[in-house]
Amino acid sequence: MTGDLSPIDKAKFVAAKRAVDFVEDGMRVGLGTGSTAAWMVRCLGEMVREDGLKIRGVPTSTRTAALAREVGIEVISLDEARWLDLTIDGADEFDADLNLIKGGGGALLQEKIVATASDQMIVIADVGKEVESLGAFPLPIEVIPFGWQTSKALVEDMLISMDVLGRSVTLRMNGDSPFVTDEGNHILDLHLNRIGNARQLAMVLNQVPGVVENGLFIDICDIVIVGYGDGRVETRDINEGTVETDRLDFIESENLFADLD
Ligand SMILES: O=C[C@H](O)[C@H](O)[C@H](O)COP(=O)(O)O
Repeated sequence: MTGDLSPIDKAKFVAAKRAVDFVEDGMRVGLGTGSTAAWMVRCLGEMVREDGLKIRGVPTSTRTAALAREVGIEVISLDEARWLDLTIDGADEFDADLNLIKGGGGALLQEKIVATASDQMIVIADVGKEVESLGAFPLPIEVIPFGWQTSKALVEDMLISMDVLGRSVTLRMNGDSPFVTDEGNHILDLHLNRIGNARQLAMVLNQVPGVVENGLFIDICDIVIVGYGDGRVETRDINEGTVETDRLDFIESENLFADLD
């Protein structure tokens, strides 16, 4: 079955597989959203079912919650957990300082709250997500539906005043209708090309009325696990300044791959 996976999916899988080594019995674990995080949830589910791993998971979206339950992970809310030992999530881009763009799947708000409420955040990504400077991937911001066009205009003015390159701002659509997040909000995608001062932009964006949160994750991620299509994985720890290289096999498991086409 794994022979059918594309090199990018293999890269995502090995990053996820390596990340679950950090999960220990008794942990409260933040479960990210997206295709890479879904591999991690499947791997954790297998450990719960087959090795008796005892964890409680706090999902960052309704779709991750559904998958976690399906694979046998006990799901609790963030309010029940209060604080988490570890969050594992994907990213749309990461730079050398492990700052991130997230929200390509529209889950940035819950993802940022959950990651910030964790002792440690590990990002899992295929090597294609690594960038020198954040911004080629459109930066998502979550806005409330009330007056979203006003919020969009205010964001555009703000980008002009900050002299941020690119500047086109689009409402994310789901077919003919605006995309709606789990919190009932909309997403504006900022096509900036290059962000420059991401820390400043992250702070300023959240000052715009109607903006709930932005997809810049600054100083939140501790470790990035980078997967390659040939099975190599690099674990880069920003606090320790270490890089560990490993190679994982693509493990044939009916349970892990059963729900894939
Ligand atoms: O809103 C979605 C999340 O931020 C995802 O973690 C991010 O978009 C990466 O997704 P994927 O692993 O599917 O590339």
